[in-house]
Amino acid sequence: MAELPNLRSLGNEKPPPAPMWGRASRKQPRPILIKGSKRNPADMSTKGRGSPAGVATRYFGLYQFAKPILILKDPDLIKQITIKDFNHFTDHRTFLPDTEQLFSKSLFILKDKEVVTVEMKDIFTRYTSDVIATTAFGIKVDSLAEANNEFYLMGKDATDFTTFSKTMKFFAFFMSPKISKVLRLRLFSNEMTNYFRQLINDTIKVREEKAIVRPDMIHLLMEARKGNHKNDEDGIIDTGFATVQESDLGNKSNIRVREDLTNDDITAQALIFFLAGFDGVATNMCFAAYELAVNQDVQERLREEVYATLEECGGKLTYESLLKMKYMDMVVSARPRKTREQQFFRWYPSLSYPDPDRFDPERFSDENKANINPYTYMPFGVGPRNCIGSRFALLETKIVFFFILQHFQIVPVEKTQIPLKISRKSFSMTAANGFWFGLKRLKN
Ligand code: HEM
Repeated sequence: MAELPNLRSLGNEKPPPAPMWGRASRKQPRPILIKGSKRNPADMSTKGRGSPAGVATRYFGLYQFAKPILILKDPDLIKQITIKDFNHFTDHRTFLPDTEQLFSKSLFILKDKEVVTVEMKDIFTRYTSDVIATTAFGIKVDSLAEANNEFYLMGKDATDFTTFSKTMKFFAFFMSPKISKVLRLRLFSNEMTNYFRQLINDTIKVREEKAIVRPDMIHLLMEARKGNHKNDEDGIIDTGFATVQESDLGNKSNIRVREDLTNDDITAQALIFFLAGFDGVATNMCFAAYELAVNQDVQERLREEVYATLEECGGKLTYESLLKMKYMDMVVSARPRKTREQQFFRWYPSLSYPDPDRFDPERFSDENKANINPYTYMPFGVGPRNCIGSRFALLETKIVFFFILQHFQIVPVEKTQIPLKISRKSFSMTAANGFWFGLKRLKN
């Protein structure tokens, strides 16, 4: 027995009129039919429920005193509601008063929470790890479903610079690479490097043996090794304001066949994704989530663009339609200055335009962005040694917010720290008390 749900999910526009149970109803009981029901009338008795003889009902309604109740009869509907559409029918009926304190805490009474509180850094690092797994290492991993999968744990360990020993080693490398070499200091364990090396070796072997082609970085590097790789010179579309133009060095005339590219070289390139694109991209997403949580007007406007884009592309997001989203680009371009990694690389400020701490997507509107001096806005660096992953990082950021905003509202909760406090313990930029937000499921 289920409490009367929103019947739209059953494909029926009108709620069924209800026969009586308990108090007298003013409505006349009428048979309830679902379009296309081809059930054998003999399978389901409708007797005594207000249906004419011989007409099968898949469900019917009644009143339990003032409460409308829906009774399901069709096993397929029961399966649909209890299993497939569980997300819409999560709760048991409430019949114990709140005063029954112990019972009201029991599993039976537990209600689907409107808002779930999540630590977004954990969620985003799992997401960026899965993205690296598929694009750089050529394997499929689901780190949200399999929380302790080896790939994620290895990557997390490799990029965890919160431990004292790693922080000290990092400083040692910075202060004196020569002494670090003499002392044979290493940031990455043998176990970790061997794990990734083995992964790449196995993948390349299987692909060569079975002639598997998968559009990912391993494929591109294997092609480069055969001298088949071509640079994308045509058809490059605008990938967003913040992206940097990769250097031309290595393109065109000076391209050469890299048959000397070893499996270890390929592993090293894949590992770059971990070092540069795992924690950093996730952190960037966390700061963006924070800004969206505390600037609900920006979030709402972005969600409207998400819905409009979905409508435009018939419900299935495409690469081109994602990149056409102007407001999305404005929001992800408006990176808070806190995420200034490149001071670490090159010692110049990444954002030095006026009032850089103010989160203001309007700065990046078509009318305003021309006013930005390019050398005051360098989230991905400048010159030939700029970031090779800017398109990649922005793309995965846009994708994640597209789908989050389609289904959820990001809201501040009790644990959200406003304003955010930056951790002093970690070498890499992160929030002192985590990035806690509420995700409120939208009814769409
Ligand atoms: C939000 C994410 C990211 C930010 C903010 C970022 C930022 C930067 C910055 C500031 C530099 C130094 C540029 C310079 O010295 O002028 C850099 C270099 C680099 N980044 Fe990124 N990056 C991000 C994501 C990625 C990703 C996903 C990859 C993976 C492919 C990546 C790969 C690299 C590499 C390989 C370099 C060194 C390039 C060279 O020395 O030629 N980055 N990045």
